[in-house]
Amino acid sequence: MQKAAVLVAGGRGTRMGAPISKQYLPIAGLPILMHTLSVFHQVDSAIELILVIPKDDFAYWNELCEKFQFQIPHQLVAGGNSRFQSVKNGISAISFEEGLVAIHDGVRPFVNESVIQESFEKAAEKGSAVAVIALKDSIRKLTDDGKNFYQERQYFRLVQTPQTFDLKRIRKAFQVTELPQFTDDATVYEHQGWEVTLISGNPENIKITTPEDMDYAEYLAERKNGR
Ligand SMILES: Nc1ccn([C@@H]2O[C@H](COP(=O)(O)OP(=O)(O)OP(=O)(O)O)[C@@H](O)[C@H]2O)c(=O)n1
Ligand SMILES: C[C@](O)(CO)[C@H](O)COP(=O)(O)O
Repeated sequence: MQKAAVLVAGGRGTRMGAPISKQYLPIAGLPILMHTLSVFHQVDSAIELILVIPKDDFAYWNELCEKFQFQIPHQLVAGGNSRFQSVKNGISAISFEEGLVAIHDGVRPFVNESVIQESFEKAAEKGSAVAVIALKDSIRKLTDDGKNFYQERQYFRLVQTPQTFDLKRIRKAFQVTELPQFTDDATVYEHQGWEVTLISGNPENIKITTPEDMDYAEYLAERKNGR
């Protein structure tokens, strides 16, 4: 079965507050996106890699690729005004019609190869595979009138990426008007009435978002390199 991965990195990283968008910041000396592309390439060099970044950044990215002698083949696609639009652009650019696509945040460079592998296997069987992890903390639900209530945390999961799908289905699912609940791809798929299958993610697979995440990311990269 043919496989693609769409790495979305069309955002501006405002919460990071860095002088350059967070997806280009270095971890262990290498831009974040190069780490993420490398993990997918290592899982299977036949995976078609689509990298979605803002159109204005194409020249900058090409300079980075030259500077770091980055050789992993990938296609650049222009991002949109929201993650939903960026994913839509990315899945439209895949060169084949039938197969699987893993949609992944470009700023999650610490995804385990085994999670990616399992996501493709489960999506081949079930149509979808979404990486999640259990909560370690207790949680409370807030209400509009200022109250808060206990929640049974065993019924909740934190959602990560990759979110891997049958390509035909997810392309169809994205042919809808964007809704506020579409904070990820599983919600878009589910909107069609299709059941989302969950798989276990890895806890280190953080979405690099704020400056303190960069310190943890350096630690994780050191730990990985020292393995
Ligand atoms: N228009 C957008 C917005 C977000 N993303 C991507 O979606 C992922 C998750 O989004 P987030 O972490 O919120 O990234 P940013 O939007 O860049 O961050 P911020 O909200 O702090 O500006 C990131 O890889 C981001 O680049 C995207 O492809 N296109
Ligand atoms: C897709 C995602 O990373 C799953 O946890 C998350 O929903 C992205 O949210 P953001 O607000 O776009 O960072």
